[in-house]
Amino acid sequence: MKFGIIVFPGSNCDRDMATVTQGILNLPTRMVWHQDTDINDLDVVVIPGGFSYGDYLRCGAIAQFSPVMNSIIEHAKAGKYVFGVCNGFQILTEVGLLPGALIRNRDLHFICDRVRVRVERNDLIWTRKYSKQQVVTYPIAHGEGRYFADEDTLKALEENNQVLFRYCSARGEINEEHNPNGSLNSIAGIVNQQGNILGMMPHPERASDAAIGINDGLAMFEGLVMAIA
Ligand SMILES: NC(=O)CC[C@H](N)C(=O)O
Repeated sequence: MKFGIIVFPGSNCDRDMATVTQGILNLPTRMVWHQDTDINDLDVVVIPGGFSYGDYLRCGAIAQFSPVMNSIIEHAKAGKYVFGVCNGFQILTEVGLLPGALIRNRDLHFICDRVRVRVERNDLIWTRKYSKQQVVTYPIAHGEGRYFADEDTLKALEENNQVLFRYCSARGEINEEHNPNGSLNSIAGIVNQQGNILGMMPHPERASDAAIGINDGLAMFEGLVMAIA
């Protein structure tokens, strides 16, 4: 079982991700430069957070045209796993692998904080080690993290249970007070209909080591490994 972490000019969470997959979980992990196109050896493609191409135009707008993206689309269409975090989520929506868009935060500020999110389902490999409706704490660090989609897309997402994480209070309540960036329906992470592609704004890879005081994210990686080991 092998992880591949895509590196764009401007990525900055790629090493954090490798620290978890390789450093903590001891799993084969390869850094993949965005111009490489041969990713056949990979089981899980990770598109990490960062500022690909300096966020010019809008976050993820240029990275979607990198040569590796066609290979990632093929990998995803073959039913293999694709995991986009933060800038990775933005790139996945730009390239059309996930619906909707991430737009400027409600207050137009970059937010760097720890937030609570509620796990909406645990029947997918990503969240199998959590309980349903479990409240976990993850860091966020983004300027364009406000999930937006047109009415029909939002309705379809909800009907198909594609929302995997929502921002919430410590008790799991969903309301605008605990919605840091103004995302529609407090959406923090979604999957495609088949469930093999996940995009999320919070950073579980920065919450996976008790030594830094927060490790709610590790269960995500452990669940993934259990499923495909
Ligand atoms: N941590 C990140 O991936 C940040 C994503 C993007 N650069 C933003 O500010 O929204």
